[in-house]
Amino acid sequence: MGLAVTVLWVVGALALLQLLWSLRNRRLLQLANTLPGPRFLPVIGNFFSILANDFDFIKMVYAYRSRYGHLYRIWLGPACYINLSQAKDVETIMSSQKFIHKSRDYAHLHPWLGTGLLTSTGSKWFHRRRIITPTFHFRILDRFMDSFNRNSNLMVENMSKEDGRPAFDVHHYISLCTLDIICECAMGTKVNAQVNSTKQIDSPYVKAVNSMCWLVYFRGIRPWLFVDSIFNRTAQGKLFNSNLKTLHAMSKDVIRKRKLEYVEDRRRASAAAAQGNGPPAASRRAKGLPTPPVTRTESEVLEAKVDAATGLGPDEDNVYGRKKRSAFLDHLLELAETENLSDEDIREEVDTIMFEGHDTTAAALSFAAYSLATNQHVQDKLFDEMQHIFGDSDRDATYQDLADMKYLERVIKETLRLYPSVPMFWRDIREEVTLGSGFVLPAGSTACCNMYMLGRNPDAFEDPELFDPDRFLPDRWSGKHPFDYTPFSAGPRNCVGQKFAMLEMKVTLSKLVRNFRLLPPPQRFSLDLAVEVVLKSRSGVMLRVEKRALKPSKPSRNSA
Ligand code: HEM
Repeated sequence: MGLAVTVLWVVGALALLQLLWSLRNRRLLQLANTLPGPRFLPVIGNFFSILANDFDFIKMVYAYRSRYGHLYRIWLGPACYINLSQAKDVETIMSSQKFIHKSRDYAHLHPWLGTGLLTSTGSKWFHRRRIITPTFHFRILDRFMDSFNRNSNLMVENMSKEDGRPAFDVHHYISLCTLDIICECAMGTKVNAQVNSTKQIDSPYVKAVNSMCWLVYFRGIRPWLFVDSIFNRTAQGKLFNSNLKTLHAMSKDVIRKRKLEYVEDRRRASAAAAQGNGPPAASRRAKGLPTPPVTRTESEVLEAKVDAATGLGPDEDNVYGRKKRSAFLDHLLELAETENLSDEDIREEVDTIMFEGHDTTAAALSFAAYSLATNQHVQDKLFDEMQHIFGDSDRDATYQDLADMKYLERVIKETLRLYPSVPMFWRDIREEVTLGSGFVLPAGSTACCNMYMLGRNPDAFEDPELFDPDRFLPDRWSGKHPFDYTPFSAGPRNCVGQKFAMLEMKVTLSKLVRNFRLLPPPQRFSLDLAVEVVLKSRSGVMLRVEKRALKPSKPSRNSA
């Protein structure tokens, strides 16, 4: 009897809450009901549909697309998510200055990334964007070629142990390499992840990042775990907190090391300047020290070189173009006083860039390697391009080489179409908006920009599941909607690291293909894709390698 009364009270209270909520959100409900989507229950929304799809987002988005088309809504408790996966709809959101607010889903990343550039909104985001954009500006990028080449060489050396052996997870080697690269280039500090890790003992940082991505996804679709006091008591909550310690220990260590070096560098520079023999421009640049202003023509030549090497057009936002530039962490340390940045502010940006800067490129490179292993004709064509540029030499790549890697560029684009590193992102809709397709998004809903399904839109891409880099040939591409392909997002919240990423991926993937024939795993293997902030394969990215013979060359100077 007692239990029955309690249950009645709980049901009654929930019904009352639901009624009050419905009255307050009448317009949201009214507009949401005009959108296609599955039937839903009061309070729990479409939770059972998620359950029926084994919490598997990829499975769910295919099923929903075939049932409801490119745009549909689902309810997670009282939260209304609207999936957008065609160009004219994502364009309305991405290109607008109004819809720059990240949704509440990013709150699960706050304990780790704070409210850094990726997760912040409003005036804080604008301030950080102004500070950080110049640190990945084209004039900075040419200093990083040496690091890209050196670390890719180390990756090739480590992976050579797999020559002729059974299938292995290529993501292991690649993620260590991209972590070394981002720490060197953005943080000015070596973490030697490739030297210190083995196949058996992965880098604790990389391991913690992978685990965190899974935990954020796990928590994000279980609304009862949104409550910290419940989540912290679960096994997943405990793992989350232990990962946090590992991740923050690493970022704090990176900052501490760089701060010491930075103070020492400044002391040496002012001593040298006092003696009238300051370092020449090139070595000042290499140390991240301010250099004399370059002329406009020099700057234009360099910008054209970077545009050609990345295959991406001029920066969308050159508003910050005339600011003094130095590499990421040095820049933050320099600005700490004038821009009022606390240690915690610096920490959250370092965590953001360490994560976004290594995990996204590691995912893209791993899926590119897998796509080449499973599409030998594409790999042969790519290898021909490499032979044409490098012959049998093992010399490092220059800017000019990267500009000549046109087929590789298409391979990377095709990889990001099928396997976008950031497969979905979410924006708060704070005011009603009519989309390109004519549907109206209600205020109070969340727009889910689904890059994964955008790239697999059969109305935009013929035979969308086929890996065909030549679909990016200019004559085949012409006439497409500019938002049919936006793996780096677009508009005010686009990816700050896209040019850095393209250069890094071109150097690394070209090394891989020049040094190995990539082969598919012999047993039946398939990728088990998961939307875990960054696109991951839960079954790993398995392949085999066979070493190719290259002629050693003299060490290159890595200049273009
Ligand atoms: C294949 C590589 C990459 C892909 C596909 C990619 C994709 C994206 C996408 C789609 C967004 C928008 C996310 C959203 O709105 O929630 C984004 C934002 C961002 N990316 Fe990347 N990214 C890549 C590499 C990088 C690298 C190498 C860095 C840093 C060096 C970086 C730093 C960032 C940051 C800081 C943001 C947030 C920008 C803002 O909100 O103002 N990304 N990226």
